[in-house]
Amino acid sequence: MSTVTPLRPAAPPRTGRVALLGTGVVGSAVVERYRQLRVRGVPLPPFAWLSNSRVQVAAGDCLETAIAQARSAPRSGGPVPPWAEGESLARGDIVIDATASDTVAGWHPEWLLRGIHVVTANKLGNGGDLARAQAIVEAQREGARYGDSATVGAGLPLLRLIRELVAGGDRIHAVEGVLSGSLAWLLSRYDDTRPFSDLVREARDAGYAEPDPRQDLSGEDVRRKLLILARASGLPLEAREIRVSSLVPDALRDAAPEAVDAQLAALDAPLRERFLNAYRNDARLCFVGRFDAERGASVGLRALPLSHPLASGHGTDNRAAIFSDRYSDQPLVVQGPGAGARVTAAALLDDVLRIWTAR
Ligand SMILES: NC(=O)C1=CN([C@@H]2O[C@H](COP(=O)(O)OP(=O)(O)OC[C@H]3O[C@@H](n4cnc5c(N)ncnc54)[C@H](OP(=O)(O)O)[C@@H]3O)[C@@H](O)[C@H]2O)C=CC1
Ligand SMILES: N[C@@H](CC=O)C(=O)O
Repeated sequence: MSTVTPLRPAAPPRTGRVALLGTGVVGSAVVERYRQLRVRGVPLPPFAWLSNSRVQVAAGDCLETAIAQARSAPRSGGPVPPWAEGESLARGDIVIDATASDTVAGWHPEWLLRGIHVVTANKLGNGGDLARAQAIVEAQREGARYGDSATVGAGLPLLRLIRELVAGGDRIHAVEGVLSGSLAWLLSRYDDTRPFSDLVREARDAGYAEPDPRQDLSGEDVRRKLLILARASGLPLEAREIRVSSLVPDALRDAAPEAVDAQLAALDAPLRERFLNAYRNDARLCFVGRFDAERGASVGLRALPLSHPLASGHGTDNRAAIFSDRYSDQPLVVQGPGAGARVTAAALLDDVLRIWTAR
């Protein structure tokens, strides 16, 4: 009997487990999508544990039980997050950051240096402090990978596209776009028949808004996304270099977290006035972020003519135009849903699979 020679050597068994930080809107959707993919037979790294700010729970045989246990854990208020004291991560593991925590983002470079891959929806890794963003780039030289698709456009192929253009030698001149899914949704819904603040509550309950909706309404969330895009384009912008026009009145800005809901009505009168002005001029309100290698960067509300390319999205649509050497007269435009737990969870697990199957 002749022996059969394999055309390719057998792939070494894949190693590495996945761990999840954050069991809120996005973290819960990650668990649900992981379950669906497993039912469909998609090969996935084993789940080690999940954690929120209160408790770390081993995934065990039933992920659904583990997340239910984590979500119902009492608040302890200890100074050290549970995952920092509990079962630790090993080289080759993949940690998913589905928090909005600056403390967790501060760990990104440290994990990468230890050979632990990081996949994140949290924009405070490469969309906050420039030194941290640069440390994340440096740390990847050790071999671990950073999956940040979910941080801009909830996984729309915008960030990836910019990196591919840059890798191909293109120079990015400017990016301009509607980069907030929640604000896109709010401004496409608002027609002065209901108070703007009611819609903000709806956007929060639908999972489009940040844990603190003031991050969206102040333009801070868009500033972070713009920093991520600019840095990926080779422009080492600092947060303070972006001019941001906030929609948040002082009373709401200064409210304690538990008083935010009661203060949302402070948004209503100024927004109504901006809306009516735009309406009278056949314009539509859009919250736009732009960076330009020559002319700087800004974030704020604009009244755009109805025919303007950025004024045509629906629902949570993000719409971004990239101007580069190659796309100088007509920009390259990317459009699609830019917020929501399901698309964000899909982007996170896409990154996990990209990293896990690349080995
Ligand atoms: N919603 C969307 O469309 C998108 C969201 N994102 C990003 O996803 C992230 C998560 O958002 P969302 O799910 O809405 O937020 P939630 O507030 O619903 O959940 C946040 C989770 O993070 C946990 N957490 C906070 N601090 C820590 C810590 N130190 N260690 C471990 N866990 C911690 C919280 O724990 P606890 O439950 O104990 O409070 C909570 O479980 C944000 O960074 C957001 O910007 C990105 C793209 C799109
Ligand atoms: N709050 C964000 C969610 C995605 O990043 C948004 O509104 O776009």
